[in-house]
Amino acid sequence: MLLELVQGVALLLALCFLYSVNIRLLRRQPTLQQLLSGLLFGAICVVGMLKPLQLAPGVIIDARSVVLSMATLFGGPWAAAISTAMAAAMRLALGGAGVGIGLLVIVWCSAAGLAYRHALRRGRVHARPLALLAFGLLLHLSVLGMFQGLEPAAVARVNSQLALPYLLVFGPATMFLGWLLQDVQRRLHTESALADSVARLQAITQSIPDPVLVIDDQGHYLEILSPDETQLIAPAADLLGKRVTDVLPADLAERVMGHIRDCLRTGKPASFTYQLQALGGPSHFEGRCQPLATLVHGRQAVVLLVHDRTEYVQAEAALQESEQRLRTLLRDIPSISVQGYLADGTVTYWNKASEQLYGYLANEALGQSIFDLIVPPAAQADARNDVAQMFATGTPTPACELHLRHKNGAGVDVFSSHAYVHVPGRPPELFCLDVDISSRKAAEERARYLALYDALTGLPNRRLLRDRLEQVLSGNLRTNQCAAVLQLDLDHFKTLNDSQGHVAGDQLLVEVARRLQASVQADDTVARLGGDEFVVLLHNLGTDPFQAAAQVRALGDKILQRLRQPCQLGAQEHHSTASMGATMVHAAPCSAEELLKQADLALYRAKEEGRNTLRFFDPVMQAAVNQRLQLQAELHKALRQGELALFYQPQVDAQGRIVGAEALLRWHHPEKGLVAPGLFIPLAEETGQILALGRWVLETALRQQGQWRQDPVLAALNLSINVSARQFRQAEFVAELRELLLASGADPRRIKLELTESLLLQDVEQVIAIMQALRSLGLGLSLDDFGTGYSSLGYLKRLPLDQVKIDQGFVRGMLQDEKDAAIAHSIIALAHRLGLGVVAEGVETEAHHRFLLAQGCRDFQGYLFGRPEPLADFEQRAKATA
Ligand SMILES: Nc1nc2c(ncn2[C@@H]2O[C@@H]3COP(=O)(O)O[C@H]4[C@@H](O)[C@H](n5cnc6c(=O)[nH]c(N)nc65)O[C@@H]4COP(=O)(O)O[C@H]3[C@H]2O)c(=O)[nH]1
Repeated sequence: MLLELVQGVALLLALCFLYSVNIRLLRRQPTLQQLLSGLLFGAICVVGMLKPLQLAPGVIIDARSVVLSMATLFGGPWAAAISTAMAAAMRLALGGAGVGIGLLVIVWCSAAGLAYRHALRRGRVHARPLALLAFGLLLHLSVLGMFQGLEPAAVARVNSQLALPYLLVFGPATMFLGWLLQDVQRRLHTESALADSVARLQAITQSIPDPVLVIDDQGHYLEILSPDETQLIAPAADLLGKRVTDVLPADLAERVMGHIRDCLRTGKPASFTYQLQALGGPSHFEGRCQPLATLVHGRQAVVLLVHDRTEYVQAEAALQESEQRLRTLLRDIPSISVQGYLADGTVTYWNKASEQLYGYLANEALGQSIFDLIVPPAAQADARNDVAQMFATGTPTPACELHLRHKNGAGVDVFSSHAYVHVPGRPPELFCLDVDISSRKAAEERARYLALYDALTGLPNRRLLRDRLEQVLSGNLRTNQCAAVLQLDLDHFKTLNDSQGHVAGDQLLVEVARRLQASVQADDTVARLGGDEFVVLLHNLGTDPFQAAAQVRALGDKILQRLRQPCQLGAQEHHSTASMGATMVHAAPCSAEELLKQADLALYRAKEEGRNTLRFFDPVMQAAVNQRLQLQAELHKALRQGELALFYQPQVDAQGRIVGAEALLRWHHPEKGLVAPGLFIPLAEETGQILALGRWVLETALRQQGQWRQDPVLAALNLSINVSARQFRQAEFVAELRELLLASGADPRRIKLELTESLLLQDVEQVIAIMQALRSLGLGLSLDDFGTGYSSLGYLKRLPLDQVKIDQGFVRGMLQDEKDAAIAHSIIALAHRLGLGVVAEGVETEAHHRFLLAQGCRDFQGYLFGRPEPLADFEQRAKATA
């Protein structure tokens, strides 16, 4: 009986072998594997039932309980179902008295195996040998229990002969089969996991772009995995089996071997960098050694992972170079001061230009507070706020002009830009880039100063004066306070300038400025308008105009008094006086310009009245001013609208024959009728309109003479034309005349330009040069109003004149006044001695005529011979007397 049981166990071993083959072969097809396992287990049951232990007819004992329980435990539900079905079918086919119990055993064993499998999966039991043994014993104890349902003879045999061997064989057999099946499964799992792991490792290794080398403790290359052989010193095939020391340069090989030995000795990874002439060219590598846990070919070995860091090294070198370049640039750039500082103002960077600009050396500035170093106390609060704001937002404030401080305390004007720099891992910094604009600022300041101040005296100029005057005017409207404008100029300043030079003149002006400033309150204004013209603006003189005027009078007199005090000009003591015009400002709607004109007019009056005095502007003066202004405008219009005309006054010889005429200007005013030149020529002289008028006169008179030249009777007539001093001084005067002579066709020998003695107040040498130039054009020159002006007889000798005109004042008085008679006589005699012609003008009576004839005068002009008259009348007269 034991033999049969052992036979059953042998079958089980065969089962194990077949099962292991099955699951190994069908590892990748689990369902098929389960089906086959089921067939296998079923087949074993069938085979076992073919050679069973026969207890009684139709009652058989075999190992199906072991097979089915383990088939369902390890084979799974499909295997359990198939094997159970096959075993049940076989048992049914065998039939007999034990068929029912036999089927029950089949189903029970399968169910018990499934239950064990279920509990095992849930972790409630385990499948160690002892547990399997306990399961086997319990299972077969329960099967013995089922056998009690057999017919009594079979039961008796079971209980007496079978029970113990049955339990002793099938209990351990169950354990043994379970253990074997479990081992087969475990082994398979291990193999599969190993294969997976190897595959994974291979995939990982192949995906590494860097070479992976296995090197033993002797330096032999055992394995080389390199997707790119250019990273190796030689092709992998050539390296394998060689030693590091055979391939690498000696010093590098030594280093590498040192790291390999260290790695193997300590068991810890080691890394190192090196350079190598690889197949792809000179390269930088980082090697990482990792000791291998197993021996390779019986030797210790390391895995060496070689990472090519050439690009990184090159990029780093380029970065360093660029950084170095930038650092040098920032440090040495001479015109941009760069400072870096932290949020609390601690200076972290200070370039050379900053040393220059702010006076602190880098080692003095670094670590100090930027606020303490260069920010003036008054700007501290704002600067700290701005800096805090910039650090808080990371946004620098827009570039702007700042006024900072040098170490020596002097102000420094800069154009400042900011950059916020935050390098990860370091505290944020603010960089200031300052460009020195001090000289530009100073130039602007100087330009502003020069635009508003007089460079010589430092006093406000006309522009600033006007601004201040306007301020005073608008302030006065509000406060009803009186103010005054005092204009003054120095008497005979020109004489000082001409005689002692401009240096002395400038000294005097500076001294006058000083005295004026010393005479007024600090908030009053003393201005210089130019030349020797000064203006004093007094304000806050109270609301009573009379008291204010009295104050002004007192102050004006005091100023004149002070200016009369001698002044030391170099070695000489100079005495000078000034004339002053004043005008009061009292809530009158008057412009600054008008006030200055009023003061000027008053000054003019003061000069007219003998200088060295103060005159106030009054309304009569104002009326005159208005009249003048109106006249000026009208004169302008007159010229444009052809309201001017020339009258001609005859000049006669000793026999009373008309030998020429003087052209005299007349204005046919649309409302006032004919206006004499005495009413508008002086104004035209002042305003400069005389230049346009004079040109018109010259043009008209020359054209007239040009026409007379065509006329046989009139061609011989001389024509005298008045030329004002201002006209004469024009740079282009001679050229203009040359042009006009050409254009008009006039005969220059018949033209006499009448010049006045006021010309001689100018640079006499220049006057003479111009006169000579005029004479070289063929023109004659006559000195008008001779004896009334400033001419010295010395000049008379030098002037290239043709004629002098005795002023009508002497002619008029010579019959009553001996002095006038003497002067007239002297002029005639002098002219004769100098070889000059002489014309007496203002000859009104026969007595005048006779007297002058007796004195030797041969040419005359005056009402006695004809008044100035229109052209047609004159021409008629001239022709009639020809
Ligand atoms: N009482 C009196 N007066 C006589 C007599 N004979 C001539 N006159 C006046 O004396 C002035 C002579 O001219 P003037 O001395 O050059 O003095 C001129 C001259 O200086 C200036 N003038 C006139 N026309 C011109 C001109 O075209 N250009 C310039 N620059 N000045 C001119 O205006 C001044 C005055 O000119 P007019 O009023 O035309 O006055 C003229 C003339 O009418 C006389 O017998 N008795």
